[in-house]
Amino acid sequence: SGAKVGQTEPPRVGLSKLFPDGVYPEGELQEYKDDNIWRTTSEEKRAAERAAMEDPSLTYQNIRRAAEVHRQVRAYARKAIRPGMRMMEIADLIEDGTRALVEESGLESGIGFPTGLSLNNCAAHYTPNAGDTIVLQKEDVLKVDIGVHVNGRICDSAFTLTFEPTYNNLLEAVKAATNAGIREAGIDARLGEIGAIIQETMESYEVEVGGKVLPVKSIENLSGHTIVPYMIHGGDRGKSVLLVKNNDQTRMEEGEYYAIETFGSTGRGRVVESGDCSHYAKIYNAPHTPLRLQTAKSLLKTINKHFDTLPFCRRYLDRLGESKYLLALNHLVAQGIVQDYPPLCDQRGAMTAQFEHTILLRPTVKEVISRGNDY
Ligand SMILES: O=S(=O)(c1cccs1)N(Cc1ccc(F)cc1)Cc1ncn[nH]1
Ligand SMILES: [Mn+2]
Ligand SMILES: [Mn+2]
Ligand SMILES: [Mn+2]
Repeated sequence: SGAKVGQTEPPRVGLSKLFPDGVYPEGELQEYKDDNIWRTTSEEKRAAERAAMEDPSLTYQNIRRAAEVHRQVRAYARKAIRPGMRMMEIADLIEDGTRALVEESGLESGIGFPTGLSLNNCAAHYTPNAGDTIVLQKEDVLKVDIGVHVNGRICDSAFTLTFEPTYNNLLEAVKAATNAGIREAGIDARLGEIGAIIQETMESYEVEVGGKVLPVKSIENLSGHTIVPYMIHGGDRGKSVLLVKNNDQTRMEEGEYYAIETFGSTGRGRVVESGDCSHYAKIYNAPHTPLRLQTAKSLLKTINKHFDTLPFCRRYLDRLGESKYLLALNHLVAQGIVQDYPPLCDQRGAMTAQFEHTILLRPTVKEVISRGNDY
């Protein structure tokens, strides 16, 4: 029928039903600045872009489909996440939506990486493991970091949720810093220059908590990063975008995908690995050392089959029927075959916030692919 099929609540209608022609919404466009302004009207660059549009592997439709799934899932998450919910419930709520809308299918489309749900002084890489009984509190500052991929093109975007106004200025600082970083990004932009702009924006804010005025600090050992198919941090040739002033003269290049993410903190402005690990990913050019531990060999087979180099978490192994895998998993980490990504936390009592978007440096224009009307 010609009837317009709409999204349900909770979201369960696959996007190919909402976009039958396979054309997904373009993100926010920002023209390149200064000595790259010529790209906006360059015939040569327009031709390069048309070629990229048509190339099935490069096609922009994959990443735009992932971004539209991201927008629809996060819109529901922002409405449905409430204090009193267990972290496990929140993770399932988001991941059930993602799997349904992206129409999960093996390694062709699915969750891009474990749903980050880091709380308070923890900034990144926390998601509940089985048995986690943590309940969201109304004073909490929750970073929701959602990954969606289509044919390995990963949309990596995150926002921060609060349920009372205490840390509003912290969230404003981080949102402003991320948008400043996105504006500064572009073909030929130097990574060190972007870091300086991010830090300058972030640290022009302060937060008043319990009568004390706290400066907002850029977290100096977290960063934005390049994204390549099936590899969330661009593999061993990946580039990082620091959040503080630095002298990295490396430049951004045409055709690169970046996750531009910033983190602000009322604490030290530095994170350390803390708590049980949940996030893991097979290392790209991992050594093919012969594994003698049978359980490690069979776990690696499961990882290769279901994740390849996409990050995964223990809950994803549980749902595949793996059990008693911890020794094997730790063995794969010790052998340098799998990388562990433990939660990254600032000091106790600190509060951290995050905003993140995925951008694409097209030949003629910068596209903020994951931009929505929410952030
Ligand atoms: O901190 S990172 O490891 C990194 C930053 C620069 C080079 S590698 N990381 C990549 C990542 C690692 C594991 C995941 F499960 C998902 C992503 C950034 C990030 N985490 C969440 N969103 N974005
Ligand atoms: Mn992220
Ligand atoms: Mn990221
Ligand atoms: Mn480690």
